[in-house]
Amino acid sequence: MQKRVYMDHAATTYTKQEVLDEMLPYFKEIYGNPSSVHGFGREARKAVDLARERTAAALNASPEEIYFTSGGTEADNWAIKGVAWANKERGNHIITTSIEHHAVLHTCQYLEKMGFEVTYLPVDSYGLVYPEQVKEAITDKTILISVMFANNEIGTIEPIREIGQIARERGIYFHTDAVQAVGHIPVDVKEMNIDLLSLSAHKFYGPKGVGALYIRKGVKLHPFIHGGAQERNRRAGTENLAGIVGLGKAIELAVANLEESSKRLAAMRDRLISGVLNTIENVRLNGHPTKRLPGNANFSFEFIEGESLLLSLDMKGIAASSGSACTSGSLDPSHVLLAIGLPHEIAHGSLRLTLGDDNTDEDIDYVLEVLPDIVQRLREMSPLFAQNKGGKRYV
Ligand SMILES: Cc1ncc(COP(=O)(O)O)c(C=O)c1O
Ligand code: FES
Repeated sequence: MQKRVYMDHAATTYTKQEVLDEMLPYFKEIYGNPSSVHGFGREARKAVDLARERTAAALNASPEEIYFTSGGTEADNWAIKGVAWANKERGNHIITTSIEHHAVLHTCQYLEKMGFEVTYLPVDSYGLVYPEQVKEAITDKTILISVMFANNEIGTIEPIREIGQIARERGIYFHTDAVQAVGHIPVDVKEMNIDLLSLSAHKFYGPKGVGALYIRKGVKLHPFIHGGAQERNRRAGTENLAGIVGLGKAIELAVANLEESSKRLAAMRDRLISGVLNTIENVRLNGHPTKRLPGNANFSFEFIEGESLLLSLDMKGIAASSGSACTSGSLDPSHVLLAIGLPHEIAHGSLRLTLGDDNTDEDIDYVLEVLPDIVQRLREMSPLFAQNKGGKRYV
């Protein structure tokens, strides 16, 4: 049988058995509406309350500061639009970065059309945002700073505490998209001066379609979904009961295992990175060498097209992703790879391998065994490679 290796955990993870086991009764047995006053409803409410406590504990927040959403995208939209609309009288300026997820970038672009002004901070060649630059971008109209905790493509971890401190000192709200960070690296909303934080369950072995927004007590923001009185009048709609239960269990497990699991992943990641850099020519590692997510490896291979690399890996049973045009369904190469300064043609030859707790050392061996041959074969088919052999190197 064909070996199958899943190395696309930044896209999504499987749902852990313990998580699924906790969720299942909430479809058929404990199915009450958490807003109902009867026993069925009260049981459901209890489960939502427990999930809220578990989520709060994982972030060092209070349960009243956790609001469940349909995922990371909704949490990002709510944080940014909610703060923008509620603080218009204070100002119309938002600071973010050029490497955010589209859930943040497209929300900011929408707000620009509505009359807000947005500064998109550049990053260095590792994808790092500089707190000094954040400080310089602040004007007396700035109402919100939104900087992602860790980048989903290249894995770079941003100086969140420092940026949060700058925002706090100036009385500006600070939001962080922590979708790739929560459950993988330590996150503490108090210690890191965070006012709003987005998370998503399917990135840490929970179910898809459920997430949360942490809103620090006292933060002024408008509701995003209007309707009933759920989530203390701030997020309408009957709760995704089983999903919320799953999120609560998944975040508790992820944080309890964080140290051990991140150590294990980082060791596998480092072996993968050095293996690739040592056996393949004209390749570079994207993202920061040390300030990076434990499971993330991202490479650019010169003279190769990301799409064909993915297809060849898929034929060998390896699931990966790239920042290339074809996979994202748009015509532009990844905005993140362009922002770190990669030329267009190099950005096209990128490959993201993201590890998770179902990966083993044998999986790493397998990738290191098949990848060099695939790269070699694709390069032999590339006219660019033939022309440039021994010539100028970009990477
Ligand atoms: C950094 C980041 N933000 C936001 C999202 C969106 O989260 P969701 O898939 O839960 O809507 C993702 C997931 O791809 C992400 O990686
Ligand atoms: S990677 Fe397919 S068009 Fe660039």
